[in-house]
Amino acid sequence: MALSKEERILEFVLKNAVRGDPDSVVDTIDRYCSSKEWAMNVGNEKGLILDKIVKETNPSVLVELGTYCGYSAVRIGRLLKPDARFFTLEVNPKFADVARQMLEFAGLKDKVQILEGATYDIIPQLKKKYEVDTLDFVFVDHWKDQYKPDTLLLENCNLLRKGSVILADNVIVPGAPDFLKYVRTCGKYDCTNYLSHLEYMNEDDALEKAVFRG
Ligand SMILES: Cc1cc(-c2n[nH]c(CCNC(=O)c3cc(-c4ccc(F)cc4)cc(O)c3O)n2)ccn1
Ligand SMILES: [Mg+2]
Repeated sequence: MALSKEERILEFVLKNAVRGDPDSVVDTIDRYCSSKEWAMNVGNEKGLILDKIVKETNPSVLVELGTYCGYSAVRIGRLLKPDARFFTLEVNPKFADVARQMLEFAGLKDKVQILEGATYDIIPQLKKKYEVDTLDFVFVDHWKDQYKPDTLLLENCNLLRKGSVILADNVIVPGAPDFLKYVRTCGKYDCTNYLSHLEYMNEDDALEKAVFRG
């Protein structure tokens, strides 16, 4: 059976990156996806904005919605303090398998927990099953029509507290208009837009930061 694009990315990393070096894994994925095959990683331009916001937040408990190949899980995981708890949610078993190997190669296996399943099934389990109280940081990068319902679910599961940071990718392309309208007009968030470009392309895209007012 031929390799999937995600498996080709992983193979390129296993061959060309340095085991245990998250920065080399990130750079190697970016090199592959900018020169050989486009893929929906957050990429380096938006990735540098993500890095800055993660460093400013210095989160202890965080969740990522949409793991894909694990690019942003490696990017975020490499910045976390030793006792941080980081869950990344992935519904596609093939993506989860590639991401598991990517994180292991990067040396972040014990820092990042991949939870397989749909966000709407897992988010309600975070408190009891995964012993989460509230979340310091949420990176939203999954199905764009799920951004708003899952934000509401995070609120209703009491997983957000005053100052919880939600950072959403792709609010221009592919876009998440209902999410953007909600966080900007519901009165519960302080929002900031970070204009950038779609990964590996010249097309405009942006990240939206929404800080929960509590
Ligand atoms: C737990 C759970 C997890 C998921 C889940 N896991 N992984 C994903 C991937 C989602 N990401 C995207 O679709 C996406 C698309 C584009 C894009 C595509 C084509 C274009 F032409 C232009 C831009 C760019 C991006 O940056 C994206 O992130 N969803 C889904 C549900 N539940
Ligand atoms: Mg994205």
